[in-house]
Amino acid sequence: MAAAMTDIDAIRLALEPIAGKRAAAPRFTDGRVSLILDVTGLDGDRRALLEADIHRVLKALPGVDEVRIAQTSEKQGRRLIAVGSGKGGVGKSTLAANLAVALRRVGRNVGLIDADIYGPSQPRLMSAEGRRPTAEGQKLIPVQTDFGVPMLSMGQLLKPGQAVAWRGPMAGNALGQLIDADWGSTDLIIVDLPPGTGDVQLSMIQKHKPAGAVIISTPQDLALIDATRAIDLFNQSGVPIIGLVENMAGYVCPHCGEVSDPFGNGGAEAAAAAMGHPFLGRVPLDIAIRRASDAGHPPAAMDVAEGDAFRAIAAKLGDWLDRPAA
Ligand SMILES: Nc1ncnc2c1ncn2[C@@H]1O[C@H](COP(=O)(O)OP(=O)(O)OP(=O)(O)O)[C@@H](O)[C@H]1O
Repeated sequence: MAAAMTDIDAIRLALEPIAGKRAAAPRFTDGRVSLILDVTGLDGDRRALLEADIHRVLKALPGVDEVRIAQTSEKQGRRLIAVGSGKGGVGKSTLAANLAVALRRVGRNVGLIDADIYGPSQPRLMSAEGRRPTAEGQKLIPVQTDFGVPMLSMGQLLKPGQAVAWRGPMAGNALGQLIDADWGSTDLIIVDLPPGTGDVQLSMIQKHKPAGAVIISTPQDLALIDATRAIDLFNQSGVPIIGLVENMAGYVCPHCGEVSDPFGNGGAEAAAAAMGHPFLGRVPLDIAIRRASDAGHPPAAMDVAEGDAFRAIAAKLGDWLDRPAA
């Protein structure tokens, strides 16, 4: 009698909030549920957690005695996500570091490439200054960071003061070395591009075809005009724009907590809407973000309020990565 209370629809309904489209072909016979679970893009811990959740929820249904899960994983190539901006100083490197850290915290096998030849800042942001990549044969081995995100930076290949001498092919070759490194099981790499639309961007688009691009801008008009150029470059090359991020919008007063808008607010969201691209979120101008970043502690790595905006944007990026293929 109890078994009759649970049918395949009840099982589908129970699976939906925990596994969504990952659970396929559920069957229910003689008290046994079997299903196929697509674990593409999840690391071992997240796979185990998801499986445990499914077991727990289904076993709680009346009449379910046994749950059998067959895991499948689509063999996907390593995906590159470009983080770009129209001009410098808008917080691109800060966003790239925090996206990588936030995605790692939710169990993704994510790495970070600092392709900003003009001002490589990831070693400082990720507390990895002085760590040099080793090489095996022709391949570089990324350095490990304290946040579980392996990393390679142009800064690790350059001698101090060398950056400005790099042009076209040299910059492109250096980027190739970073991308073709021995990334092991890392299947997602966030690439912090130099600002603007120069040689490194072209090489990235032509040779290494990113899966998508996130564009960051401040709310000021000028920055947005520049950002539009960066967006156009990706658009024309068929690289999907995952969305726009507005940084330094709303200043959080460190004394009273009041929020003011020194650079205006909402410009990037309006620009995203006008261009038909998603808006991924807004990061306030907050001295706590600068202090933590300068100290090599990405806010998204800590359970602090200033990490919230980055985590929310990373969650949207995660949704984009998990979307069913078009
Ligand atoms: N939301 C924010 N609140 C406060 N400070 C911020 C914020 N975002 C970035 N910063 C600070 O602004 C400075 C520039 O940020 P960042 O290096 O990330 O910019 P960028 O666009 O990568 O610049 P560049 O093109 O020079 O590499 C850094 O000191 C950083 O800590």
